[in-house]
Amino acid sequence: MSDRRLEVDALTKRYGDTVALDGMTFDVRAGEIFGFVGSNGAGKTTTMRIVLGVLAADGGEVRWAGVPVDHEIRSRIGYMPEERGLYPRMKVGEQLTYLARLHGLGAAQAAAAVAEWTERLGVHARVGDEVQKLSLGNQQRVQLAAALVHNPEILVLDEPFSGLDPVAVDVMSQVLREKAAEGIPVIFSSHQLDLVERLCDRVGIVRAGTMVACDTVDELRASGGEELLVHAPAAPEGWAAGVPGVTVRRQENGRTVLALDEGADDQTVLTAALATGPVREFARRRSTLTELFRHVVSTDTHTGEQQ
Ligand SMILES: Nc1ncnc2c1ncn2[C@@H]1O[C@H](COP(=O)(O)OP(=O)(O)OP(=O)(O)O)[C@@H](O)[C@H]1O
Repeated sequence: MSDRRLEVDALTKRYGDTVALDGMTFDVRAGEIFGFVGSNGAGKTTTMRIVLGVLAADGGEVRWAGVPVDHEIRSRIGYMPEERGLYPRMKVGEQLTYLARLHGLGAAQAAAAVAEWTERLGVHARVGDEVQKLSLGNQQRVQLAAALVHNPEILVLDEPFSGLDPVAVDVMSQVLREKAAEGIPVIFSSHQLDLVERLCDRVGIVRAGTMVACDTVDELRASGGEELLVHAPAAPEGWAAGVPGVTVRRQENGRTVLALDEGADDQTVLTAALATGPVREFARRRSTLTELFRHVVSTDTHTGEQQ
């Protein structure tokens, strides 16, 4: 089989004066879960809409297995739009059956797929109810069933985890893992970075319509360099400002997080911390994805300065 990758290549999109996408480029490989993260308005939804053909790009291209994505390929994508797309007054079962048939499944196949996914996602008891009578979380489960019911080759999910209870998060995570294990590329956007960190093989961080960091969670965390966490409850604000080789990232409730320059001596930091009073905790560690995200999205595009 040819190279089964979804390639998003140099997409550009403007809305009037607003630049929504500015050369958005990344790829998602078959069997991979790709987390698409970025601040509000960074361009995630716009990218996904273009992948699905709901929106036209001004420039750039989306390819699947080396071929520009067309209507036929799009019909094989399972999509969960941000604005959701279910008909509120239609019954859950009828709606899912309709969507499955629309994608070419026969009646028996469609019925089996609807039964499978409603069962799996815990909404089987609600197939006879109108969508609008379901709680938001259950509507979301139905929305995921709608994305899966036609056995898609690619999954593109816009904030599938928002508003889900922890049990539903686990079910959704498990389904995405299984789909990836079947060899499907799975891309989802989320602001829940702990979840992204746990679930994704690779993560892309978007800022102002551009991909600014894209790698495995481990590599991204390593790229953030090493940090020192110092818990010195009596330390005054700015105690570490003059310590050589460190940059203060945060100071909160007596806890200071410092970035260490290459070759900087952490013992100098410890001495400075002890000079302020007791030190309860002193640890070297790598940044979490959340910290790295904050750092990356708050760095000015043109100057590289922190905003
Ligand atoms: N229909 C539209 N008309 C005008 N501007 C738009 C429209 N849709 C999106 N934008 C703008 O394009 C930019 C990218 O928006 P987009 O919805 O893609 O971001 P996002 O990363 O999905 O954000 P969020 O995390 O808040 O969902 C923003 O500046 C947004 O205001």
